Amino acid sequence: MSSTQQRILTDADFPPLRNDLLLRAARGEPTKHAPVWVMRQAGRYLPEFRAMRAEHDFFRVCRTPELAARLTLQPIERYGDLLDGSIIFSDILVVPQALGMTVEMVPGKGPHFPEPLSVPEDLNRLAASVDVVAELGYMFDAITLTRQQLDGRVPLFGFCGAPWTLMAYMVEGGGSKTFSKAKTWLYKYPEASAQLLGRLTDVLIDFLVGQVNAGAQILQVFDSWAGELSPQDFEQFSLPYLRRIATEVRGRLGDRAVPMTVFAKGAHYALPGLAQAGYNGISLDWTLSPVEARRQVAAATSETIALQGNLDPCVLFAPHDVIRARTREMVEQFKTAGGAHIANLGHGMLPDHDPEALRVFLETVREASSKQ
Ligand SMILES: Cc1c2[nH]c(c1CCC(=O)O)Cc1[nH]c(c(CCC(=O)O)c1C)Cc1[nH]c(c(CCC(=O)O)c1C)Cc1[nH]c(c(CCC(=O)O)c1C)C2
Repeated sequence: MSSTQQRILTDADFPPLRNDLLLRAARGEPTKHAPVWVMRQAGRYLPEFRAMRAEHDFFRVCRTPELAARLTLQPIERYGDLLDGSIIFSDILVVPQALGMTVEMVPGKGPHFPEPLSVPEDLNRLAASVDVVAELGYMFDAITLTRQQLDGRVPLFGFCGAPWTLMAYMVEGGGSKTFSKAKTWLYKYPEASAQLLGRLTDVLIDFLVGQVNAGAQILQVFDSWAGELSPQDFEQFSLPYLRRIATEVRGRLGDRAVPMTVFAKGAHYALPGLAQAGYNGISLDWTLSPVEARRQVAAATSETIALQGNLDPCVLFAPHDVIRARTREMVEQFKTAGGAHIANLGHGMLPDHDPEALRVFLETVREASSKQ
């Protein structure tokens, strides 16, 4: 497979990191307070984000490193040192695009694939191999530029969607309430499904390695639709691919490997398997108790695993005193659970959140997790 060469950047190519709490917690080391970032922290709840999006198409922003960097930095600028991490502005659906599929972002509706995969023969429409530098180099450039502009304030996450979640979009043609088309594939075409999942995995491994080569300091794999699968189907159609991603990305990077976290939303049954899948951190949604999660993870592996999460994003719609109380409780639960904690919501910010509610969450995490 021929691929365009990518320059490999190392820490020496960037300003020194001044806040490494996130990286330390992800490696399971103790930190003076729980580092905090939130999924979708660069998003529509921010007026400065909406102003920018009003002028530019979603995927145009993803493909323009200067614009992606500007959006990534918006929450860092607004909340200052209350945030301990940033995540590159992009989307998980850039990978189906790199495989040759058309994806549009329909305002107010979300992603739309005009020609989804409907039968196994449609796999022939996908590129036989993907040169990630040629197809997704714009994201690598966005990462490099953003890390320069972050100027060492906080580490930068790279990310990708998990194979099952990407397959779900590629077959459904967008979001779905039941995922019946994607699940029908699993049951009706298990071999074609395995082929698709395997091909996605190959591309995702190259993609994540490329993101680290470009300057990403930590990686997260989003399996947003894991909770749609039964434990048995997760075991067959998601976990093996998640495991391959962690193992091969780490293997390919060698001594340049970075911490990796995984978010399998809704898949509470999957914790023991995820704990053995090779990730440094596991992100929890709000349906899981931190204490029970830690117990299951500790029973499944002797590896050090950070837990991330997990306040219900809807708590941010509550009065500020309720946000404070619920956030304190969350922090206390993770303290009781023991081990490293990266504070976060249990899923992303919602478009109608008030940015001040997020500030209350961030301030409370800092205050509650600093207390000994
Ligand atoms: C990590 C990330 C994602 N999207 C965006 C980011 C970067 C910004 C950040 O997190 O701060 C920008 C990102 N991506 C999108 C938006 C909003 C759209 C806009 O501005 O028009 C933003 C800020 C568009 C998008 N993209 C997607 C949806 C969901 C649709 C559905 O319900 O099926 C939507 C609405 C797919 C998507 N995209 C992503 C996921 C995994 C995380 C999750 O579960 O939330 C998923 C499932 C990941």
